[in-house]
Amino acid sequence: MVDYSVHGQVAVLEVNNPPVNAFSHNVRVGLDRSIDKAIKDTNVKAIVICGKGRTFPAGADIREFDQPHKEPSLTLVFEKLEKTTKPVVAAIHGTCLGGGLECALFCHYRIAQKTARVGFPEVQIGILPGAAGTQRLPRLTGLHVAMDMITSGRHIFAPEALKYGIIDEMFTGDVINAGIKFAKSVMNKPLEDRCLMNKTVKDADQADQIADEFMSLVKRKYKGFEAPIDCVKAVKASATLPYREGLKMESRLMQKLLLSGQSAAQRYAFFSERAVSRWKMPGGNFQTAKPLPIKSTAVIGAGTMGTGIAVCLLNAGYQVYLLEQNQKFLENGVKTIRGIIEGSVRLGKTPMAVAQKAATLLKPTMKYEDLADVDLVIEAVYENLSLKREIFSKLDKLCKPTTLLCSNTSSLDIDRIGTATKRGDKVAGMHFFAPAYYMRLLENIYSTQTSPTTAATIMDVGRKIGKVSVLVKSCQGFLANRMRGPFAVEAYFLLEEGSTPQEVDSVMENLGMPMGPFKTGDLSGLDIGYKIQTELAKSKGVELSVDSKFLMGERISTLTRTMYDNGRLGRKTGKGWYRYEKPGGKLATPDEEEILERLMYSCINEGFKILEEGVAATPEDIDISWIYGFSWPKYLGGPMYYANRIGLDKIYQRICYYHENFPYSSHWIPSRLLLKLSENKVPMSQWCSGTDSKL
Ligand SMILES: CC/C=C\C/C=C/C(=O)SCCNC(=O)CCNC(=O)[C@H](O)C(C)(C)COP(=O)(O)OP(=O)(O)OC[C@H]1O[C@@H](n2cnc3c(N)ncnc32)[C@H](O)[C@@H]1OP(=O)(O)O
Repeated sequence: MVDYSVHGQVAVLEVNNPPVNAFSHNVRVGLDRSIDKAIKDTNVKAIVICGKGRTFPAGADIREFDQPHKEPSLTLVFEKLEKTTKPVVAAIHGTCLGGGLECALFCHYRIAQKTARVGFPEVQIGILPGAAGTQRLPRLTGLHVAMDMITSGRHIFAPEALKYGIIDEMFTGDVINAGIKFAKSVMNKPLEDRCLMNKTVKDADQADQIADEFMSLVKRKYKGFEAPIDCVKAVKASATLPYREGLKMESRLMQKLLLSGQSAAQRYAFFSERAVSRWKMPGGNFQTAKPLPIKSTAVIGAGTMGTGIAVCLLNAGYQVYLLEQNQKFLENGVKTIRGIIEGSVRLGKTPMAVAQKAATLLKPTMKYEDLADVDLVIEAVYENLSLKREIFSKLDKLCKPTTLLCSNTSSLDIDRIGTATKRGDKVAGMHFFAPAYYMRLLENIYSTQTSPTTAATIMDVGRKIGKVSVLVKSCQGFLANRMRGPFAVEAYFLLEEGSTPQEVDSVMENLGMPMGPFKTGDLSGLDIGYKIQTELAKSKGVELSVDSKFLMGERISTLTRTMYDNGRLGRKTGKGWYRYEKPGGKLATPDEEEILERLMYSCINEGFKILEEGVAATPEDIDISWIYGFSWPKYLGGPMYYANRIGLDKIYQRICYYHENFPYSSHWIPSRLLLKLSENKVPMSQWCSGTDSKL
């Protein structure tokens, strides 16, 4: 578990526990013994610690967290390193993470290959760096950098680590040779100043301010997660408590987190994320099927999904032909792609070099012929089986025989798309989630004809574009949407039974979902649900009407159709279940304006009809009835007074708008009197029954 060798006066301790050299119990025992051996050996004047194979240790063994703890603990072993009078050098390559970085922080020196990464990802499995990481990193970097790294869990590359002082030097070439060379250069130097426990935190005087800043950041950014909050508390303790007291605080918080349900769930998610890559399907699996090489790709459709998919492919270095049917759509698509990539560069998420390369890889086109030689096509047009079949048939005739043809459909049967071609084995689904450049899931779908080689290839592409890919068999809604179906449908039924979108969303958001079903629907587009519903009905030979409440004996919501018919398609139209500041906007506010207008303007219209028909003689009659009959607030003066304040022009115009949109509600037929009063700018004092005939 730890290979021990002596090179002149330098002992090299090489952790050997593939695949990631995690500090399992056997490794801790082996390391403990090797350290003792090197300390005792009088010929040894310096010690190098490194990892065999692909990496420096990537942390504690997460699988052991579910088992009873076995001594020695990591901290116990690591403390020997700092105490020894022989200089200890951590020679880092690959990923030096969690307990691996803690080990390095107990060493007197740290050197790293330029491509190495260091970090404390513990927060992502619901814990904190519990082997003194929260106390030692701030002593090296200051609180700000330590808070950032520990609460985010982000890995940083060696050059950034060098800038923060986490490593002392970068090297190229062989790890052991570099370690030995460096160890020789520091063999006789004093070590007191190299022991982090002796150091103080440089920005300790700002501890309160920095901790408050990060506390509010993590509460906002990682709403509902416990670990980031405890990370802030533990890191702050490095500045406010003596080292040993800080360690005790870290240990208390660590024990609490380890026992929490959140950490167990996050660890489950960590292993599940890896387990899904071990896919299987009839006739093959991840071990037997080999992916085909993919270099050039095409995306058909430059809408929301198509552009998002193109961004993923471009960022991963694939050439992308973006195909649209007309110049305007194509130009808009290219603009969207550029906007997404530039935004990501501004946020520091995409390196400039990647963005520059992406720009050269994008090939906008309106000609299908340009797609003839690509290796992979992803079709992302709207959900319509006939249209997709038509496109696939065209592609089949035009593309080289090896091209894989995939659809980003979220629900349509891949078998029925595949049968439009003569290469069903090379047809599959690649279902991205909106926004495609951001959401990590990629649902890959095989039909009865899809070959394991095709599945292997799209799973491989998924990995290369940074997605977590799952492979599923084609069925109605596939996995994600099929399971989400009842969730979405029940949400609609709840509205029909009296709940509001805000109420439903907040229940789910309080549970921990970043967005409730209605905000999510607005984001994906409410036309999708409608189109899925109509396509499904069509496939069953059923014609749905506005008031259809059942489809094949199943309850369906009339709201799906209503929202579609009213153009409330979500963010893209600036209104859905919520209102947005502009079409494509992100700021969801309950549509208060429309609620108010629809409730008030409809009855104001009725008020003018009441005047028109002489049911009431004056607007005052109406207003007093409201004040005393319906407790209308006196400070608003009554609905007719309110109408006057808003202006009859605006009211009339909005009433016409709603009449157009809701032709089946007679209360929206505009009052003739209202029109005349507004056209003639008649003051309120002259509104009364009979005014109509005088105008
Ligand atoms: C009581 C505790 C005291 C002290 C506190 C210390 C805490 C810790 O150190 S917690 C662990 C911190 N480290 C991590 O969280 C790193 C997790 N691993 C990764 O991020 C990645 O695996 C990697 C970046 C190191 C490598 O990525 P990649 O090359 O893509 O490989 P895989 O992710 O597929 O991993 C390969 C294989 O290794 C398993 N594995 C990875 N890390 C660990 C680990 N720390 N413990 C146990 N097993 C680990 C991973 O699950 C894969 O195996 P399977 O495919 O069988 O699942």
